[in-house]
Amino acid sequence: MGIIEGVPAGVEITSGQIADSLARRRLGYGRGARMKFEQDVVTILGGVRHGLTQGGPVAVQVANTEWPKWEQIMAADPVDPEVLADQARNAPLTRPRPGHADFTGMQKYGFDEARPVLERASARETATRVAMGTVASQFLKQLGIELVSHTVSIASVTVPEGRPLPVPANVIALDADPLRCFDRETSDAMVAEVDAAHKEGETLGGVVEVLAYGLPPGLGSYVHWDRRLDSRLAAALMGIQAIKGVEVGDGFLTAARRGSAAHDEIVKDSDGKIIRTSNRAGGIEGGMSIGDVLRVRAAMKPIATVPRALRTVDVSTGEPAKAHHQRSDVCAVPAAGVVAEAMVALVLAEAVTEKFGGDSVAETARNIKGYLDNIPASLDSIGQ
Ligand SMILES: Cc1cc2nc3c(=O)[nH]c(=O)nc-3n(C[C@H](O)[C@H](O)[C@H](O)COP(=O)(O)O)c2cc1C
Ligand SMILES: C=C(O[C@@H]1CC(C(=O)O)=C[C@@H](OP(=O)(O)O)[C@H]1O)C(=O)O
Repeated sequence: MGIIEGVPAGVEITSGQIADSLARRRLGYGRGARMKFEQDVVTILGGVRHGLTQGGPVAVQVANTEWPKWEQIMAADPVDPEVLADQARNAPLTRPRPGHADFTGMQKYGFDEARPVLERASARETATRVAMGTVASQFLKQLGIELVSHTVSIASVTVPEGRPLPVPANVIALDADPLRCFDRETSDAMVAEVDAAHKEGETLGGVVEVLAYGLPPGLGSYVHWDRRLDSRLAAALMGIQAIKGVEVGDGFLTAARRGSAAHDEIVKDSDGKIIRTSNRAGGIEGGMSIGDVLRVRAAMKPIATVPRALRTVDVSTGEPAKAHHQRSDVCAVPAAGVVAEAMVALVLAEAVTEKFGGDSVAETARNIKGYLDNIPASLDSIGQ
């Protein structure tokens, strides 16, 4: 269950829209069996009336149709040990997986098996983030801010540099692609890469990108480390399970460039508006949105539950063993893209409400307009 506070009144949201977002998160070539049989059941518990937020916290429950099978194993109250002994899926998980939270989680809480760790560490939880992110995205959309997420690479198969960025009108096509990749040829190569990994008992990671169109300049802070837009986005993306790197704009590439080739020069266009000649910065300078397209990337490590199981120690015997493996995704990068989009939406919605306030979406929109109208003509730029 998730609760999102600070949502102005008047955001258009229905449980059907949230269910559609959750369906996008289940997409992606390489997802495991669990995604096929398990269903997300969405109930909006509060904060919305007749499809509109009311200004109070919005609470959403995402139930799981598989729960009845786990009701006894994960029961709050004690269960007859004889009943549990009959359940194969209750077997103690004593062979922790390298790369997952299993082993250190057992040390941290003093558990003798990994079940309580992996259930809480699971990226199943990202369903709630996507549900909450849908509310944030709807709010942003009503203000003219739209997000797009897509897959940039699966393992070493990468969209070639210089391809056009997908725009909001491309989202339906992106969701229809097996890997949520905007480049047809690269997508085909990615499918082949996933197939090969699957055959070899391997798992894969990759890189996703989130773009935000229509942001006004000035969100975030050029002072406080924890209010900078880039630091907040980095934390939100890094907080997704298995994300090991975050890049803003050209990020690591920029570090290898000389200054004259690293920044985005400021010039006047033929209409007298101030523009930047490029967007290497990815829409953020000095910790603030600049009014250009926001562009952030997140790198995901390969799934830890590797079918050709990795070496571990069986902590019940102390003997060398192979890590436990029931089932897993081969690759969850496309799903991670949808989760990353939700996290970016949540950060941007918070930054917008922080700067512009408003108890209703109409009031927030008026405040944004008033702010943009008051930027002096000598500073007239894109994003206004
Ligand atoms: C959408 C998504 C699906 C995932 N599916 C699996 C999976 O099927 N099996 C697995 O072992 N890890 C999976 N993971 C990754 C684990 O949650 C992650 O490896 C684990 O939390 C440890 O990563 P960390 O060191 O970054 O916390 C998935 C992650 C995401 C974001
Ligand atoms: C259930 C989801 O993802 C799960 C995330 C996950 C993990 O270890 O993070 C492991 C897998 O679960 P299991 O080990 O039970 O098969 C994924 O299916 C989901 O995304 O809804």
